[in-house]
Amino acid sequence: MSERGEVDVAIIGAGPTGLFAAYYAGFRGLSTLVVDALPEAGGQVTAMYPEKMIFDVAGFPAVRGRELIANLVAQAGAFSPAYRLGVQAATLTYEDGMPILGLGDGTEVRCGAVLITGGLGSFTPRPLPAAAGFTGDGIIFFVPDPTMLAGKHVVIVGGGDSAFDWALALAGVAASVTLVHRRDKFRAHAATVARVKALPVRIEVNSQVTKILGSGRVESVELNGTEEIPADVVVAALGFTADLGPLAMWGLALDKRHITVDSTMATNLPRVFAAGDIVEYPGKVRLIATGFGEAATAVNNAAIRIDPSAHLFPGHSSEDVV
Ligand SMILES: Cc1cc2nc3c(=O)[nH]c(=O)nc-3n(C[C@H](O)[C@H](O)[C@H](O)COP(=O)(O)OP(=O)(O)OC[C@H]3O[C@@H](n4cnc5c(N)ncnc54)[C@H](O)[C@@H]3O)c2cc1C
Repeated sequence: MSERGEVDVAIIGAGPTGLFAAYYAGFRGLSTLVVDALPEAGGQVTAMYPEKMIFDVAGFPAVRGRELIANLVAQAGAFSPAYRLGVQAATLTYEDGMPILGLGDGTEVRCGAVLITGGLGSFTPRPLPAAAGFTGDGIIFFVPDPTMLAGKHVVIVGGGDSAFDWALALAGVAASVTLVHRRDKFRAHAATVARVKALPVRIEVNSQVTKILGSGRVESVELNGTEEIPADVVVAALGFTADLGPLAMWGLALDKRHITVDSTMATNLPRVFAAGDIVEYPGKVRLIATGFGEAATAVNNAAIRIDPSAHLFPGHSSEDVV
């Protein structure tokens, strides 16, 4: 007998694995809710390398990180998954054998199955110290779409790949781009640094943003306690910290910071599956490609757990297409 919840499959994590799982569950006729603690879909790709080209995703000789994510969102969109972005999956309890997922905003969802595609765990952007007392708008940690900053004065803080990738993407789009780094050496790839240096981007080394100025929203920033430069948006590209967060408290069998799964992608908890970077099993390789395969395996096995009369093999997606 089929035992369905308010949602068939709650997917924790909107990285590449979770997004593909949302497509796959939809293809199997299952309703999905995709939860991510970050405000944007895309997991590590969006947070750390949206502008980088990726060369080892099957079927794409080369694809930019942000384009891969946009395609995954579009592919899943065929089945209208519900999204709760910017909300952490906080608790897991059971009621009559069914998982109840508690979200950080206090809401609860009764699920047919839970699929954890939490990658490295919950990301927390490293805060910009100068922004500590600033409550207005205009401080961001991601640049989901560079065209949204067209005509704006942008100050990017950081010296890593994200900072330089965003400088590259925004030069020529924004009214001005200033990159501020507290050292004179960069962690970003030398080739990217060289490309940015050839663009109209002001690079301030051995410098710090010491104050954010503006009422209600960013209007300018103070550099090194002296100079004030115009700014509409400050991109704090100082990196992220990640840990399992609340997932570590759910009673999941763990191997260091990863969730142990069997060959069906089942965890030790009833109706809870996991896939992607967050899982561990002998021979596990952490790649987008392997996450995609694991997502399909997890969803197909969740489908027969939700409805034991269903087939494990879903049929081919090409079969309905003439
Ligand atoms: C710089 C860099 C370059 C890379 N290049 C490549 C490459 O060329 N090719 C390749 O195959 N791989 C590459 N990778 C690795 C690849 O990005 C990962 O394998 C992939 O992102 C894993 O996807 P995922 O969906 O499993 O996890 P993630 O992308 O980590 O996504 C997990 C999501 O889960 C969310 N989450 C976690 N816990 C919770 C919670 N409790 N509640 C709500 N949300 C939660 C997180 O916020 C995150 O958004 C690269 C990684 C990095 C850092």
